[in-house]
Amino acid sequence: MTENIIDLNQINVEFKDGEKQVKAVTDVDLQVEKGDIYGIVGYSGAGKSTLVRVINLLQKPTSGKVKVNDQDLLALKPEALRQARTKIGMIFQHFNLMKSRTILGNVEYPLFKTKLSKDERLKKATELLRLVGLDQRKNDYPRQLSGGQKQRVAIARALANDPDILISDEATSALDPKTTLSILNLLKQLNQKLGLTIVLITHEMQAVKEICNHVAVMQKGEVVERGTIESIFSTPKKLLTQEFINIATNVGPAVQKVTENPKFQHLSPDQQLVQLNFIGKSTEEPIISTLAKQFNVDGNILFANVEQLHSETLGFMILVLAGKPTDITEAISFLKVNQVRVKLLNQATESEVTG
Ligand SMILES: Nc1ncnc2c1ncn2[C@@H]1O[C@H](COP(=O)(O)OP(=O)(O)OP(=O)(O)O)[C@@H](O)[C@H]1O
Repeated sequence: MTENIIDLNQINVEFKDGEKQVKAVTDVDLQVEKGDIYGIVGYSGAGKSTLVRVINLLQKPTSGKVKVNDQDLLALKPEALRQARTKIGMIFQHFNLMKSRTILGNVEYPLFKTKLSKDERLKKATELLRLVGLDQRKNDYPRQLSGGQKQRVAIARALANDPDILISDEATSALDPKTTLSILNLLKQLNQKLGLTIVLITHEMQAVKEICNHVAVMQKGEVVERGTIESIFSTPKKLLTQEFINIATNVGPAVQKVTENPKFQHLSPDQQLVQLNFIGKSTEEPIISTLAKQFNVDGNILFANVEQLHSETLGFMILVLAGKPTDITEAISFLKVNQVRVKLLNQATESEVTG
């Protein structure tokens, strides 16, 4: 049986903004299993930060239940809540390191509240810096480090109290793509090595795709869609989710480029511009050659991308099908039977044939 380390129930958060009442989070349930990496994705203002701040009660909900590590956080006395919070680490976009302390001093800082001796504190801080690959730089100051290195220090500091949960609030948003990937890989390693449960907030589905097992999509304070990473990527239901996935897989820009190209705007009746999404087994089938052999329909590939997500392979393709209109219709039906989602592009309204 799986165990939920985080169990948020019917969470509502309202703010008073002058005369106005702002609903930042509305009726959200969130269950995260121990050892999971759970992504929460949404555009700015969707309520992601407010929701995760409820997990450690940095933000008290207006209503709802907050259970973390089997404890009802809202029922805890201040000292017990302080203890419970030490088991929930947090990292942010802007690192929040102390400029006047060395990086060893930064990582040592949260340990002042423990019973450890100075030697023990320094030993532990050094070990944590080794874990994030920065023990050689321990006497440097934050200003001497790159953004990625500063985030590594922040991660080491967040791990000082041996937390069970790490919340990452847009921690890679200020980093370049290569550094982002190295930080995400570090989080993945920590998840595997320490059994750390990670909640990753981001506006980039790309980051979610790299390391998350589950994802929730937020819009206007609500979770509008959620599921395993494979199910969300293969069969996104909401337009917003499709938009995030199209960006993460480069399909969105490719569709835009192709459909804006005059060459593909006035195709003959013997041609059809389509977007195909392949899932699982269908990515291994020689589908395009089957269309030619069995239906006399040629496929001219304009864009293709294959994504490996844990156990699942997903393929994305844009192509022009060429053949007799009746053959094209039959070919599309064949694709449908073979679990390929087909979207007709360049029609008055883009239409989804299958899925
Ligand atoms: N302390 C506050 N007082 C008033 N309104 C707030 C407060 N904190 C957040 N809000 C509002 O709540 C909504 C959700 O904000 P939140 O920061 O949780 O969104 P987000 O998805 O994390 O976006 P971002 O990535 O921009 O932080 C926004 O409309 C925001 O303006």
